[in-house]
Amino acid sequence: MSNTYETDEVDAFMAGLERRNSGETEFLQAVEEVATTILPYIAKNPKYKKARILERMCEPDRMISFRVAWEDDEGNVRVNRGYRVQCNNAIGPYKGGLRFHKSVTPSILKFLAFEQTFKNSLTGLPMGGGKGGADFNPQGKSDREVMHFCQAFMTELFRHIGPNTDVPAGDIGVGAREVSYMFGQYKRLKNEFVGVLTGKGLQFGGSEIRTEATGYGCVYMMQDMLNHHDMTLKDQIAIVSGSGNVAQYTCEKATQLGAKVVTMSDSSGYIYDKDGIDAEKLAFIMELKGVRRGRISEYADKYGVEFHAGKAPWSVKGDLAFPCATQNEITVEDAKTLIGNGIKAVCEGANMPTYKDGIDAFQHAGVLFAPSKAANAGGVAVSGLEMTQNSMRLSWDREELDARLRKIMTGIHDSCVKHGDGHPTTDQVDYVKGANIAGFIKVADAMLAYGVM
Ligand SMILES: NC(=O)C1=CN([C@@H]2O[C@H](COP(=O)(O)OP(=O)(O)OC[C@H]3O[C@@H](n4cnc5c(N)ncnc54)[C@H](OP(=O)(O)O)[C@@H]3O)[C@@H](O)[C@H]2O)C=CC1
Ligand SMILES: O=C(O)CCC(=O)C(=O)O
Repeated sequence: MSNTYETDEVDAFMAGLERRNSGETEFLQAVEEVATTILPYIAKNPKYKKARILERMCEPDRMISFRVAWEDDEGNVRVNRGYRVQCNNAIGPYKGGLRFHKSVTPSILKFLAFEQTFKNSLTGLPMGGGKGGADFNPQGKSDREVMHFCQAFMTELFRHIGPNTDVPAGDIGVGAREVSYMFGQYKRLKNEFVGVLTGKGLQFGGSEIRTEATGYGCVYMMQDMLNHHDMTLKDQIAIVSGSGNVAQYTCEKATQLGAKVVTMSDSSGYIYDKDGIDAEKLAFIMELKGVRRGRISEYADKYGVEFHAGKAPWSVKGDLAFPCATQNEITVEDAKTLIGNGIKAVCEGANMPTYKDGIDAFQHAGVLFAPSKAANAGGVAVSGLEMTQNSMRLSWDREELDARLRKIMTGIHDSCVKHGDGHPTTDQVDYVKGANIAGFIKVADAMLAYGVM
């Protein structure tokens, strides 16, 4: 399917980028999605073109790569590779999560850091974009092994970060346990108690609502998008992928607001529960994934529902889709299946879960589509609020933080509407274009103000 925005200029821009980033497919994919909508905007605003702002945004400020050597429970020495991509700090300290997963590569972290720069700008808070992680696989590791790895990882990373420099947080494979081990090691190495990581425990500088924020924010975005088009969440059937942090709190909030979530998944397959995953069943999943670190198929055994091994849930019929597992989990074929089954709206909880031709298919079919940099910005927004609370040395309560998160998500929705009016084929709000332009302007204007650097 051809993309209506595509121009020779996008092709020329991407050809240059491919020469410099050969084989980095995820990074190239993320940039292409942005370039397709930003280059026409830049053409109308030549100050950005002359200063080569987009070209500069596509080149990270720096990338750090380092050895992480640690000992497993049998006394074997293990070696992994750690990274931090500091993409852009035009509007604030680098900010973004750490991913521990066997699939981690420079391309994946560069795409995530690039996206993060736009996302953080969209929140309205003063945060630049960064991302990091390691090709460490936490699955099957003991607590002690995870602690040894996290301490070894921070023993190098600590010299590159700081509360006014770069503030990491969690992502896939990095939750409260890992953030705690890394914060403890930073504190030990620097002899400083500062807000250098977010997603910390509530006892040591963490923020209420941070754990829930990405999932809750994603549902708030869906709610705003539906309301803007005269629909609500009530009685809608929701298909959720993943069963980690983002998926769990997407399921919780969607259910609280009247939708029925019928699927969740992990890398081994998906469960389909036609009666819906209610609060009690979700509590089982939270314990299964967060404490016992088991497989989603145990849900099917316990509640007597279907488990589809090795498959994603996109063939299930539903009204709303929330991809919340990982990048590139919705292909164009999946998108067509969802469209054929009458899907009304897609809100991306994961980062870049939909291939570009899948996005095009949704938009051409008139399916409301909120891209990840807008839809999952609630997590980093509350991380930004955690930084604020740390700086002020106080803690806001849950109600205050949820209200602030709610307002930030509406602000993001409205920015998308403001800059995303009129998709060329359907004339409906183009949330992809809106998020890209709104996220771009603030960073680009700051870069212009600094001159060439
Ligand atoms: N945590 C946060 O605050 C934020 C997270 N995100 C994004 O949300 C997504 C999920 O993150 P989060 O919930 O924190 O991570 P978790 O580690 O808590 O959960 C990840 C989930 O995705 C599944 N998964 C991971 N890789 C694959 C794969 N290759 N195929 C199928 N399933 C997979 C995991 O299954 P299994 O258990 O089998 O590994 C697990 O269910 C990521 O894209 C992340 O970048 C975005 C914004 C903020
Ligand atoms: O809270 C943060 O800083 C990180 C969130 C994140 O990694 C993301 O938005 O993808």
